[in-house]
Amino acid sequence: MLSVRDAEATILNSIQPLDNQQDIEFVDLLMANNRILATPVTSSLDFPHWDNSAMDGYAVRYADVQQARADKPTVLEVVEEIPAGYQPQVTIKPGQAARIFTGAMMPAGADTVVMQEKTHRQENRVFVFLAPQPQEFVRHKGNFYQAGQELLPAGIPLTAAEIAVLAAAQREQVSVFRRPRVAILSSGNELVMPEQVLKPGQIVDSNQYALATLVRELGAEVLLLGIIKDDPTTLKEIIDYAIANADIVISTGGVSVGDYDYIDKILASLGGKIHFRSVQMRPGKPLTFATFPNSLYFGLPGNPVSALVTCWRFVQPAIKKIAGLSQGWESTFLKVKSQSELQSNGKMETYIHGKLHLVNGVYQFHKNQGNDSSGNLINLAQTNALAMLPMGKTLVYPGEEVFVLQI
Ligand SMILES: Nc1nc2c(c(=O)[nH]1)N[C@H]1C(S)=C(S)[C@@H](COP(=O)(O)OP(=O)(O)OC[C@H]3O[C@@H](n4cnc5c(N)ncnc54)[C@H](O)[C@@H]3O)O[C@H]1N2
Ligand code: MOO
Ligand SMILES: [Mg+2]
Repeated sequence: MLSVRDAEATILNSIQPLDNQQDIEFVDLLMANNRILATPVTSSLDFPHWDNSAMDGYAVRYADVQQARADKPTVLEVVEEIPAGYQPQVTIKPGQAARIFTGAMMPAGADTVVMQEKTHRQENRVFVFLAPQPQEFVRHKGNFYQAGQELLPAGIPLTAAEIAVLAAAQREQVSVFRRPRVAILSSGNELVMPEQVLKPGQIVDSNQYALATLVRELGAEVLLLGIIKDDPTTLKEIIDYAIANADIVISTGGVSVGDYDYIDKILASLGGKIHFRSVQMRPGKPLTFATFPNSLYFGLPGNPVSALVTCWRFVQPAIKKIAGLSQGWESTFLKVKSQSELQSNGKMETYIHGKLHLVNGVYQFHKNQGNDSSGNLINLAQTNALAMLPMGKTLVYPGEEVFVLQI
């Protein structure tokens, strides 16, 4: 049986990310939130676009004011007023200054700004009480960014800061990777939709809801294929359709050793390359991963906790990688103190669902209180982290440090 680490490596190594030529679309800037940039962005503008003032005050020639002191102020003639958005008309000559405001263009001749608080104004004269540093409070053209250099690299998610940068670079639209398409299906004769009256033996297909929600949160497009009976012919037809229409297919159920567990055989009969059928992990031991020429297949276990935990651990990084992110797709673990006692049989890498709390700025992990059977969906609610006990580790004492996967 494969270790979790090897299973993760197998999955990530078999992923061909979306193509930066074919798999792109152009979206308006305000619709680009959380999309992934497909093409590096450059700008033909310098930032700042021109020398400008960082303060409300006076634009001066440094040479004029370098001797200024509180008891011996320098007096300058104010020859122009320059608000932001105005192009200065006058060149500042020795003995002169311009009234200037934050963000306004520096006038020719001036090289330094004296902040208002260090001056006193009397009609067209300004008294400067303190010698500034040379070039103080001037934001120089091109100091933040020079035209033609890379402004944003491809493969990054677009959030508020990047979208502001794109707006400043006058991009109305941006080229992003299309959303990966993820097909989701649930297999099982016992499954019904939430609105149906339950007959004996039936349960609601909650996995479909869990997975669709998680996949959408990850920015992918969901193709919901619904509930499929444990009938090999129907299952094969639907899976064939799914692999032809999605980048990733996720099914739940039917991957263990029961008489109605058909998924692996169907994948093989459709020509899929089955990389593994189980992982040394609890929950989630029965887990099938297969590849087809244009899609990946995750056969997740049916138990609701196992389905979500394996999706967090394996499908989440796969979606991030396929989506075009240039880095940061792997699962990341934080080392935190566990407040609960955590147990494992030591034979499998064990994932225990719970919550990370911030206490005085430090994270603590608390195991969820209820029964932690992999069939108990109810105890999953409000989970935001999974504590991981490596193989061989049977007990974590309260107060002991543990690695936690933040989800
Ligand atoms: N003899 C063995 N039996 C089982 C083993 C084993 O190693 N040997 N492994 C157990 C483990 S661990 C798991 S996990 C499950 C995996 O089973 P399957 O993936 O084949 O899933 P099913 O048999 O179809 O269902 C299992 C369980 O989950 C419920 N389920 C299924 N689909 C959904 C859904 N969409 N929404 C909510 N709940 C669902 C289903 O009713 C079953 O209770 O196998 C163990 N058995
Ligand atoms: O591993 Mo199963 O996935 O424990 O219930
Ligand atoms: Mg089964």
